Amino acid sequence: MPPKEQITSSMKSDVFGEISLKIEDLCVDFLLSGGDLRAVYHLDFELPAHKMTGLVGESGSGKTTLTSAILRSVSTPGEITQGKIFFENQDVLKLSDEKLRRFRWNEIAMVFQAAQNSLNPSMTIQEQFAETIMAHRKNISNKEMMEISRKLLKQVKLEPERILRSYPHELSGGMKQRVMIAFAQLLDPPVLLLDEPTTALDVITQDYIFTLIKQMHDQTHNTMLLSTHDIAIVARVCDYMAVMYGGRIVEMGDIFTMFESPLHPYTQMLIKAAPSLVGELKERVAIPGSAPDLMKHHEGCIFADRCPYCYDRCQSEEPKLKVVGEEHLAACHRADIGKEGR
Ligand SMILES: Nc1ncnc2c1ncn2[C@@H]1O[C@H](COP(=O)(O)OP(=O)(O)OP(=O)(O)O)[C@@H](O)[C@H]1O
Ligand code: NI
Repeated sequence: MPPKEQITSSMKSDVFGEISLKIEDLCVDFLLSGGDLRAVYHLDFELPAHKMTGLVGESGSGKTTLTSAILRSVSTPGEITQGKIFFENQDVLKLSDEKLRRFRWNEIAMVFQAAQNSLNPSMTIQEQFAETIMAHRKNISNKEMMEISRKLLKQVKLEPERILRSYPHELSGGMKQRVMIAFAQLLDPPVLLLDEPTTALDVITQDYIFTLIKQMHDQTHNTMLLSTHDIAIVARVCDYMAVMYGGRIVEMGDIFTMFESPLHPYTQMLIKAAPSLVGELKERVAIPGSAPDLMKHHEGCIFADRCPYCYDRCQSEEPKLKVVGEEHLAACHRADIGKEGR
């Protein structure tokens, strides 16, 4: 088999340059007894290669559904009902089961919310590492396998000898989550999806883990998609930020632009509401209103009923995600204000 560099053919985007994933018109529906809930709505998205992209949005905005759709592992009763997901110019949604199995872990790995609970309680960490590596790389020697495991555990600042001998119950929550982050990189995948990798951990441990993830990225330069509620973390560690609302990406751009001149009112509100970005507690502004009902059909802009700038066009016409500046996309009719003479 040729080395990975030779078989990797990256894709190009007009907006973000080299990209690792390109998603077109993706819909994910949960088929529920009361009707269909569209958790991801005709979504277009490009993931910049070799960069860290933060995916933010309120609870229920669709971060987990989007992330798991990339690996075709949406939880039941969810279904990908429309769209394309390109990785190296191949549509992931068309891969055979055999190719899909190789694609997961080898090409794209995921660390999900509370991933630590997926460790097998009756096996040592070493046995679990070995099982996963050997399932994908038949000819690997024991020595090579141990070297990889040690290196990855060191990267997440865990003491390899002790950890490899341990059973999951002998480790703290933060340690287990770091083991999972090391685990995801066992097969050296070029893309890593991290869905709220620190939920359920205390704030100091969360902060420490994000620092480790950032250090890891600085060494490997792999592509990362990091979904989190914590916009301040994104400001600190990411190169790009994408904002989700009601199953849509409503704004995306490089981190500097997103925080200096966010265009979408929802992004502006998220930044104002962030506890650690706004110094004074009294300056924090909670976002009024509640998340949209995804079972309902929305005429116009999905954010219209919470938007302080809503005007007639927003009620009738859905804004499309479009280029509003260099490496900057937004789905808001305000982008046209000025051009229209308003
Ligand atoms: N298994 C499921 N069954 C029914 N509805 C679901 C299921 N999983 C997700 N949903 C719905 O899909 C929408 C998106 O949920 P999702 O978990 O992707 O959001 P999220 O942004 O990851 O939220 P959080 O920040 O709370 O993790 C929500 O309306 C949610 O209720
Ligand atoms: Ni989630």
